Amino acid sequence: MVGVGDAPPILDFSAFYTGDTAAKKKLVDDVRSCCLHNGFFQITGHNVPLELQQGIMDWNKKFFDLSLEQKLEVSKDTSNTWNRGYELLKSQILEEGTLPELKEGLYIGDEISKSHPYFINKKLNSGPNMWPSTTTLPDVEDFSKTAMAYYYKVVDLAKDILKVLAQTLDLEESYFDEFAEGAVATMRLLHYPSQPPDSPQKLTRGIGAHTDFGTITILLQDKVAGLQVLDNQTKEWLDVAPTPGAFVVNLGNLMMRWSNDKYISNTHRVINQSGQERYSIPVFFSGNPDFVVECLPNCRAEGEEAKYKPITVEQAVLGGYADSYGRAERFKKDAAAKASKGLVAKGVAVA
Ligand SMILES: O=C(O)CCC(=O)C(=O)O
Ligand SMILES: [Fe+2]
Repeated sequence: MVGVGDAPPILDFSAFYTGDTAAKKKLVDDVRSCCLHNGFFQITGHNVPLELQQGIMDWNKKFFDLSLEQKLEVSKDTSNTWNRGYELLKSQILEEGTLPELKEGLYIGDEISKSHPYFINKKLNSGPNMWPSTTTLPDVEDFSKTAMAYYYKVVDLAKDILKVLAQTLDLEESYFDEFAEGAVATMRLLHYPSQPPDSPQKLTRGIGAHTDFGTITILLQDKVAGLQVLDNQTKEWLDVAPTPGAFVVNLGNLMMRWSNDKYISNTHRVINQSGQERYSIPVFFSGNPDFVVECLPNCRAEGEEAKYKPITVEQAVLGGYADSYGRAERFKKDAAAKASKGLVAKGVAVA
C-alpha cells in the first residue's frame, strides 16, 4: 500500500510477463493503490532494454548540443502544423503566474506519411517527424532509428500497462485494446538548462505545476533530479529521484475523466536547481483519436450519474494544449507591452 507522503513506489512489472498468479495479483493491487492515491508509480522489470534507454538519452543530449540555428531548422512552429519538431525555450507556461518555462524540447511521434489517413484527415499530432539534415547531423540516421525503436517499445509498454489498468478495475485484460488500436502517442525529448542563480526562485520552473492531458505518461529521467509530485493529502512536494532503468508512470486527465475521477491525474512539476543540465523523455499515450471516452465500468455507484459527457480522445487532448500554449503567448505579449512602457522589473522580463 502506498501511504500519505510516500514518493511513487517502484514496482516490478516483470510479474506481468512472467509472474505466477499471486505475483500478478500483487502487481495489479499495487498499481490500483497508486492510481487511487497519487496517480503515479515507477516500474522496473519492463521490456525496454537499458541500452535503448541509454541510446535515446545520448541522442537527447547530442540534439540539444546543436546550435540554436541548427535546431530551428526543424522548428515545430515554422516547419509543420502537426506538432513535430523543435520547441524553443520558454514556449510554455503550465502554471499560471510563473515565468515561461526553462525547457526546450523535440517532439517525435509515430512516423505517419503524408498519404496516411491520419495525415489527410489532420488527426491529432499526426504526420512525418522532423529530423535534422545530414549536413547538420551526419549520423542522423542513427538518431532516427534509435528514437523510433525506443518510441515503439514504449508504446508497446503503454499497451501492457493498460492491460494491468483494466485488471485494476476488474475488467478483462483486453478491455482497452480497441482504444489502443491506431493510438496516437507523442514523445518529447526534453532539456532543462540549469536554472541561473539570479532567476527568481519562486517564479522559475523547468515545467510548472500541471497535470498531463493524455491517458498515461511513461517518463525516462536521466541522472539529474528535479521532478516533484504533489502529495494529494499533505500538499507536500515529493521528489521523484531518478532510478537507473526505471520508468515513472502517471495517469493523465483523460484517464481521470474516463474513470469518473476515481483514478487520479496528479499535479507535478520540474525545478532544476541542481546546477547541472537535466534531460528527460516523456511519452504521452493518448489513444485512438476517434475513440469515444465515456465513464468506465466499475467507476460509479449504482444509480450514480457519470460526471462527464462522452468526448473523443482528440477533443480531450487538444483542449489541454490550447490552454498551456495560450498562457505563454499571452504572457509574452503582456511582457512586451509592459516593456515598451518601461514597466517590467529587471530579471522578470522575458525575451
Ligand atoms: O521532465 C520531467 O521529468 C517531467 C516532464 C513532464 O511532466 C511533462 O513533460 O509533462
Ligand atoms: Fe507532465
